[in-house]
Amino acid sequence: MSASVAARWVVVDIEGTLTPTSQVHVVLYDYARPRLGPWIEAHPDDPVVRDAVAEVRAEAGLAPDAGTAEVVAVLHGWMDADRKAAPLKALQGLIWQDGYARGELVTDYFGDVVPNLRAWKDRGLGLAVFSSGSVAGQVASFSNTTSGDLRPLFAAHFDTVNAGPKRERASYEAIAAGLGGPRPEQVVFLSDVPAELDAAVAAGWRAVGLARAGEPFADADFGAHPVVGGFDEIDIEVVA
Ligand SMILES: CSCCC(=O)C(=O)COP(=O)(O)O
Ligand SMILES: [Mg+2]
Repeated sequence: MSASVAARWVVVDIEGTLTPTSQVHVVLYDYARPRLGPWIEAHPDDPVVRDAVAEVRAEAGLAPDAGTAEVVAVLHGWMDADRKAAPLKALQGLIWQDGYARGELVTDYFGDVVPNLRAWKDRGLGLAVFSSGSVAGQVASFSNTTSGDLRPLFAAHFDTVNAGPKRERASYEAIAAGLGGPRPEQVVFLSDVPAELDAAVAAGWRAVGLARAGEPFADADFGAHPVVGGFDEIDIEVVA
């Protein structure tokens, strides 16, 4: 499997593309799970926490004054179902930010990821991230990795709040605008989820599917999208 594309920007998904899914579903979710309740209780005046809790209550049909235990039960249910709801992602992001700052969390990437990201950046490509994880959580996750602090690699971060849902064309149009308005065909999106690639292509982007061995989407139907097993198989011609 291989893919050749011409691009100015490379936008990457995280889970299943940069990191094993287990890094998110086991390491990060397990870190957040027991800390959600204490974090909510300890930060009642943080507007991010207050808004997120209010959104959880509204979205789950809880009473407006439902207590922390009820809110946390909803959040745990969403995590069990891997429902990437914005208020959950906002709260997880705060907790992960703290965990990375304490050195209790370290991100580990697939072996082909960091060398290729560095090479693409060195060759003049712009790198950006589009993930369901909140921007705060994303940035924190690049700050403490087994390859060091990778934050300088990325020019921009997008999530479902500042861009929109990952399976909708408009989100990719918003990201292109946020990148300064490159021609859409000069942006390539790398993701393991075919529906996300469909949305990127609908916005005029190039897209390459990641069918990584052992990952949930390894045997998915990627339709007409070029598919690779890792970043070493992607050849990018840099366009001006
Ligand atoms: C520290 S970023 C965590 C990523 C995350 O929470 C997540 O749900 C990953 O989803 P993605 O859209 O990157 O597949
Ligand atoms: Mg993914």
